[in-house]
Amino acid sequence: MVFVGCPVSPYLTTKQPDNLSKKTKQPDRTGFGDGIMASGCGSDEQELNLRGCSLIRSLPLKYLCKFVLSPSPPPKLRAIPHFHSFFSDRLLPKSFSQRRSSSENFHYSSIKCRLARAKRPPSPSPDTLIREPHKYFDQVIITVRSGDGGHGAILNEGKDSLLEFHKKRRYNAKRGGNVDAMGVLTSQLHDGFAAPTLRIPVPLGTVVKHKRGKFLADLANPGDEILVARGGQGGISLLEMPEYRRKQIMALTTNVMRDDSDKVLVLGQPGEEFSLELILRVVADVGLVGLPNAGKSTLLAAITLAKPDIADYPFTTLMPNLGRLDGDPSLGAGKYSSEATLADLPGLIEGAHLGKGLGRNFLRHLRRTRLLVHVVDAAAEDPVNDYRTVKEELRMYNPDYLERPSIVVLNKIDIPEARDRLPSLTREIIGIGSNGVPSQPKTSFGDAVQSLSAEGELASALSSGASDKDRMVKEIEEYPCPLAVVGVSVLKGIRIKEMLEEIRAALRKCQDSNEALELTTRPEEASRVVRPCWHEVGNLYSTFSPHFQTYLFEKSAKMLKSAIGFREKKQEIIRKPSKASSRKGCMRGKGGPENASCTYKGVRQRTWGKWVAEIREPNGGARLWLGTFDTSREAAFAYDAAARKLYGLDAKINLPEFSLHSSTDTQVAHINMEKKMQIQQNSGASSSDSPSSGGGSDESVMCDNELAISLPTGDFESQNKERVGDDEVATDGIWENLNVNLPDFDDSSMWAEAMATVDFHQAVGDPGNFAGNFEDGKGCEAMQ
Ligand SMILES: Nc1nc2c(ncn2[C@@H]2O[C@H](COP(=O)(O)OP(=O)(O)OP(=O)(O)O)[C@@H](O)[C@H]2O)c(=O)[nH]1
Ligand SMILES: [Mg+2]
Repeated sequence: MVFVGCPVSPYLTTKQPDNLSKKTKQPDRTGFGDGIMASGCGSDEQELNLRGCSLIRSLPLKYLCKFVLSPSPPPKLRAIPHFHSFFSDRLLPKSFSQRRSSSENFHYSSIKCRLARAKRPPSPSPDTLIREPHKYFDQVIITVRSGDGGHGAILNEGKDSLLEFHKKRRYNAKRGGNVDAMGVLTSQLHDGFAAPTLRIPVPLGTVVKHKRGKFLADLANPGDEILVARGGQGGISLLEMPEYRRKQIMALTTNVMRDDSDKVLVLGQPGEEFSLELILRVVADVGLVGLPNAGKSTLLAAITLAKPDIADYPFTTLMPNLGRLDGDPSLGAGKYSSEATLADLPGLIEGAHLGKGLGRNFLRHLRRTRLLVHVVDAAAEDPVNDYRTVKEELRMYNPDYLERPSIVVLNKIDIPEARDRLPSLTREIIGIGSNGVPSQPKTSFGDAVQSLSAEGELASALSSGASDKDRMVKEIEEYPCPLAVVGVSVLKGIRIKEMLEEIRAALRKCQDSNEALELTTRPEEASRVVRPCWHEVGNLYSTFSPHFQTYLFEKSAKMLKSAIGFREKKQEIIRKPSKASSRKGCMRGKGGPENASCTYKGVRQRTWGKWVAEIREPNGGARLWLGTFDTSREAAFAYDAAARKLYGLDAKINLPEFSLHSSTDTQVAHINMEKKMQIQQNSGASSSDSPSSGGGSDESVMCDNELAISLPTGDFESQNKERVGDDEVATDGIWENLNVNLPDFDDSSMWAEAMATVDFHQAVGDPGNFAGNFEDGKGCEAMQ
């Protein structure tokens, strides 16, 4: 038997599938060339889709049996060269070939063999494709994927401690996005992406302060938040602009940089960084206080769902535990609920108010409570004394604590000794404290103040007039006695119900009394939203329409001005022409008393009398600070020396008689001489006797003089090639190269003076002023 097929596709012979397994019912077309169709005749006609030699070899035998052999192959097949050997040797399974060769009786019969419709040859694989960029610029296939949905979670209640902040102490918000110069052109193009706000969750009741400084907020209510660090002002995108406008912008901020193509970039401003002090004062209605081991945590666990650590040793509790007390079910729905939050505090010991046993840290948490529950170990050696100790510590820390309503829980009455002395203990404890009408506080001098009958009057007197000292002299007995004393065993569950009733009743009683509750403020800032806006500006190229460029420029300039605190001025004022005739520009009449009469270029007097010198680099470059001097002449010399270096022999200088042909050394010597003469004049005739001043040696002169200027001898400009438009950077470079021994640059004072003396509003609209507010109206470059 012979199966007939025709490998018409070149692909069929060159790319045979090698992974076709029995499991493959429908072979993947990939990798296969189109095959041929072979049909048997008559009723057994069967079409087989042959897809390659391997496929043929793997076909089951039953298909191959459906063809009737005939003595000779049909004419069509006969036309195929080596037909017989091809199909028998190459396509048929070996077993068939062998069988054929072993039998001479093979015939070809009624075989229709038609070539399948030859399909298009497959397109070349992507690997073989030589990409020509110009052919693909307008067509591409990309894959996009939307973000997965976030997982839900089982949420815990809010944080109740600041512990985690000890592990992680630094929190950095993300940086704003740069403006993408190649981004899609929109009106918001120059804004970049604002970084997401970093929100740091803290427990309710956290007080936020600057480290050793300003109080910021008391986050006492759910949802409170405070803006602690403002995001840096985003950079501003500037387009190509006229030279004079660029000067305006650059004069407004030193944070301007020029790139290679001379576009101007305004950088984003840095964000703020602060060290914050977070102090947690738990927000609780009821504070459980007592000596260590009294059973405070056991009580909390007994009446709430809290699970505090309980153990038979002191200081088991080191951090406050909070628990929620259910409302009173007997009151019914819709009525006043006595739900409350209970805070189980660490045990207090004698000296706690001084910090002993971290007592002050624990006492702090009572500030927001409105009811105190004293837990006393009734089985202890002297329970009454224990009670007094705790009260004393409260009084010493904050006497107001003793003014608050309180309940005494005599615990551990399951122990027989405790149970036996319960009545006497109750009597004694009730006796400690005034019953209803508080006694009058004594002054620090021991005098009794005017009698006050009502509790409210006393409280207001205390809060308004009486000092802490006055209140401190009150004895413990003079503070209100407890509202109730209850004997319980929280461990065994004895009289728990009675205790709860007393606590709820006390809560109701003090519900409206906010005297003991510290009122918390919610600053305006709390509602503010952090808007990080650090952008670094990309370069916007001039592919934009002129109209849009103008729009962007106007908007950018506006943003820039508002960012650095300039008020918009009326248009007519901004456009006020500069007075070119004014020698001092906008500095005229300002500065020190002799400033107006000083005619030296680049020299001005500060309000406090010192003289300063500055010079502008050629071609409207940065202004270089030359130092502070005692006299205008010294400043003029400094200016001349710098001018010589910057502008060469043609420089206009203040004192040509000294520096036209003289070297720098000559100038220095002259300054030294002048200074020396001044010292001599000041010190009078006696100075002539002084060996240091009278000797006249060069060495002594140099020692006296701190203003020696030594300018570099090399090419000044080439040494400052790295300047990128930032005045400060450029100035630093200059100073390194100048090797100048001058007084320290008083940055703050200079800016303070600048603020007081420079009319920026005028200068904003006046490029001339900016170019030369220190020089002639037309600036230094014009002068040269
Ligand atoms: N017999 C008896 N033991 C109690 C009772 N209440 C508490 N205790 C035990 O007293 C010990 C101290 O209990 P805590 O609840 O840890 O006491 P605490 O006041 O929280 O102690 P500190 O956290 O150290 O301040 C534990 O061994 C409790 O089992 C009680 O009603 N009866
Ligand atoms: Mg405890």
